[in-house]
Amino acid sequence: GNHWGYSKENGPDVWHKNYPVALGSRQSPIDIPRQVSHDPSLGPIVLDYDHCTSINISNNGHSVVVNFDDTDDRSVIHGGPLENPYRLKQFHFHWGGKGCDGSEHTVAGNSYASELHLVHWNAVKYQSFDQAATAPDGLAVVGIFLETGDDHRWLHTITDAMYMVKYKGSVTDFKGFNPKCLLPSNLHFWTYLGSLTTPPLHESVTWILLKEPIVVSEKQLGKFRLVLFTGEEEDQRLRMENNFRTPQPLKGRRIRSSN
Ligand SMILES: NS(=O)(=O)c1ccc(C(=O)NCc2ccccc2F)cc1
Ligand SMILES: [Zn+2]
Repeated sequence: GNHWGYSKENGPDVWHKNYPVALGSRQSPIDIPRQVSHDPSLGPIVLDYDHCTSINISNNGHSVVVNFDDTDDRSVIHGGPLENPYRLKQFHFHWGGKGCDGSEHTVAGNSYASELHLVHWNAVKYQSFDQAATAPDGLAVVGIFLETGDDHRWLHTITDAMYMVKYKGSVTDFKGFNPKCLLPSNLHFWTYLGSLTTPPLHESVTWILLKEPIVVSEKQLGKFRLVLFTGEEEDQRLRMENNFRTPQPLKGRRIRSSN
């Protein structure tokens, strides 16, 4: 069937046909304006990933995803705007084409080359990710901007593994990776209530966007683009790039700044 994607005929502009919440009141991503209200009551965000357990890396036809064992609380985030700890389930990226930006959120109208999403769910209040994914306080996604410059010391472990998941539906072992190595030096953030940025676009995400980007090289980003949207058996070979949704209407939402 007409599965959703990022091309003209199945991309963000027509998602509302199958997912009417696309026109909802708390959709993501958004543009972060220059002036955001500073909320001194916002404590620091804490990422407790010390015993985190990556399982595999996969190509789901929309992005490259590193999946984690989320059967207990060994990798959680807490603090910031969160009232509970949220358990790490997966992380993935969104990126552009050669020489083009591909972040989802923008800052004062400016895009970054790519955006990393660390996806967590509220295992205190909900029994599963699927159940949490439909609850207004079910998910917390940490967004990290990627800008181009020098090589990132640890990103090569991910880009090397991307060779193994070139085709949609492929998955390969990816154990012992701790995403703490992908964090910028400081965890100052913006936070607002939003949604998944891909269908089903559930309005269940507390977004926590780190202000400081990490730096990766154009060469490393180029390896993202060797991945395909299409499966090995398909005659079409579509390069995976520009897998981002553009900013959505703020609709009166408040964005808070940590510091
Ligand atoms: N780009 S993002 O906003 O960070 C984002 C994060 C997770 C998903 C997801 O899990 N989708 C599948 C899914 C959705 C709902 C219930 C179960 C699922 F597996 C989609 C988008
Ligand atoms: Zn994402």
